[in-house]
Amino acid sequence: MSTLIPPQPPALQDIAAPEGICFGCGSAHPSGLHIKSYWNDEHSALICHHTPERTYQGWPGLVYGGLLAMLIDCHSNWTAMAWHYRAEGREPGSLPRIDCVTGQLSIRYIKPTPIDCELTLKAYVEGEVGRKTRVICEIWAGDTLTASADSIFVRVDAAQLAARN
Ligand SMILES: CCCCCCCCCCCC(=O)SCCNC(=O)CCNC(=O)[C@H](O)C(C)(C)COP(=O)(O)OP(=O)(O)OC[C@H]1O[C@@H](n2cnc3c(N)ncnc32)[C@H](O)[C@@H]1OP(=O)(O)O
Repeated sequence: MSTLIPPQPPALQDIAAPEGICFGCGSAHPSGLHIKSYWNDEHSALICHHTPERTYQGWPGLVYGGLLAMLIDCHSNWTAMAWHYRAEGREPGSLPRIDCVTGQLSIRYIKPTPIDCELTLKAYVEGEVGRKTRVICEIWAGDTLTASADSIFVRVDAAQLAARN
């Protein structure tokens, strides 16, 4: 029987780095958060939906701010990398892979974020894509903006990444 719901496209993480073992976004991490980031042309942004498990509570009923930082960190980094691919006219998944690391994470916790609620992260690049790229990322709980981040991601090459091991 056919379905009226269109299939979800593969997430950027599964296209560009299916071997990734990052705790937040690695598709191959055995017990990580497995966040998934998708292009959304309507919003000119990358979108991620995530419902935190109850173990990530801080104050009772509220999401621990550290988890929100993790979500922002990974989703913003994928936003920077996606913008780099687009700036080069390349598809994510093409080689060589584009890698960025977090240089600076700056988060405003605007309102308490309720647990047991699907969160929507919306992120986009502000300004030029370059060695250093600025990403804005918002977290929405329903219609409420609960956090907003203004962060810097620095592009690194394969040799730099290898030197870290
Ligand atoms: C396997 C599948 C994987 C799949 C992919 C997995 C995704 C995992 C996502 C996880 C994301 C993370 O948590 S990453 C982990 C957390 N982050 C890190 O560990 C990064 C640690 N820091 C560093 O390694 C370094 O400081 C770098 C690479 C960020 C920068 O060092 P560098 O290489 O010497 O760069 P440098 O030339 O000095 O700087 C380049 C430009 O960036 C600016 N810049 C440098 N650092 C910063 C900074 N912290 N904040 C702001 N701006 C900065 C400089 O002013 C300069 O701007 P201008 O003068 O040109 O204007």
